Amino acid sequence: MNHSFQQLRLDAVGRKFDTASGSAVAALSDLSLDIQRGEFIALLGPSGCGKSTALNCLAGLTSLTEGSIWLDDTRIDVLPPERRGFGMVFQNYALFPHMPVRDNVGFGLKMRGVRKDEIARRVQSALSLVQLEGHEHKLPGQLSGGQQQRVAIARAIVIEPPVILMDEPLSNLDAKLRIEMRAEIRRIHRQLERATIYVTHDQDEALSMADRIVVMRAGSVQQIGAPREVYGRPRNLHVARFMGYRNVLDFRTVRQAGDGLVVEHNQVQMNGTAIGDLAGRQQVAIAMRPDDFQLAEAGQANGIDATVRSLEFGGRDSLLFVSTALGDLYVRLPGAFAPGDRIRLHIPADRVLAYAEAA
Ligand SMILES: Nc1ncnc2c1ncn2[C@@H]1O[C@H](COP(=O)(O)OP(=O)(O)OP(=O)(O)O)[C@@H](O)[C@H]1O
Repeated sequence: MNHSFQQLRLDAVGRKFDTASGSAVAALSDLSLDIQRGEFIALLGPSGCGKSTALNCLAGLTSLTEGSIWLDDTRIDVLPPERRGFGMVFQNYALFPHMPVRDNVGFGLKMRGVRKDEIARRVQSALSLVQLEGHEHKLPGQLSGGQQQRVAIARAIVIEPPVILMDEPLSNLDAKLRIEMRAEIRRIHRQLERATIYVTHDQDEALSMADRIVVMRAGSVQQIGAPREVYGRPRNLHVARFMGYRNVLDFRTVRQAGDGLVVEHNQVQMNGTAIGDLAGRQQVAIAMRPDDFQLAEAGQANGIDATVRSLEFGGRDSLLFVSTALGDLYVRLPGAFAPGDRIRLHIPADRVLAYAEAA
């Protein structure tokens, strides 16, 4: 395939599956996305939201039932997987256990009939890119999980694919290694200057790795945006909850001017920020992240009296479960607290997000 492509385009891509009862279920609906060369895209969502289906449609492992996929001006959804030549990295590495690293990495080239000396050269350069030189003769079983995943990445990139597809590649690694490998995969992506599409259910992974995140739910796209945008301004309550806005409460609107609004519940008034058009709405749902609270200074606006009911010690800070006139809230604060403590909380108005939906 064309290595020097500029854009991979998904145009209203959908995939339905027939069920045993005879009705069709949409695993993926109406996914439209332009991916530029050099971009790192994360498909993010809970289990069953259609992430793997989207990836399989791109790879050619699943056919589309709607829409089309284009690499510049070439329609590729009609091509078999080997003609697309996308690199794939899976959660379980999918290495051949009886083959040394060198042969695992060179396998795709051998299948394509590439000359032996050329295979040796390209395998060496892929292993150097994933920093596994010196491990060529080892079997996968003699490597750590992280090293095995590097072999899988080397195998995907050795064919010089225009696009690299990764399906939860870090899920089988321990927490520390997972964080190290995030940076590694970013580095490899930058050096290759191709497009990477990375499936994950882990928000932190998507936020720390991607240029843009596609948040999915039940087969449909909820939001597409840069990490900062998806994190700071989730488009709807589903995305907000998924991005860690654990406190979602119904409020009455007192007044609104532009994006700013004043809301009230149980005689507590708060200043918030409208997400989308809330003009004329009497009722809104407010979403707040535990991390956006702090202890209030005297006389500070957006203050709420709270009583600590229980807490989870987290080292640098603690997750407190508190009761307030607004209802129960989760808040994360540094410092020492005990159940029964009475505190006053503050949250900035731009961290109090108001939605048209009901909580
Ligand atoms: N071959 C198939 N036949 C029928 N239904 C399928 C098939 N493949 C996927 N589905 C359904 O489509 C939906 C999306 O599945 P998909 O595997 O894409 O989700 P996912 O977000 O990748 O989930 P996970 O993270 O658990 O892999 C699910 O409801 C699944 O049951």
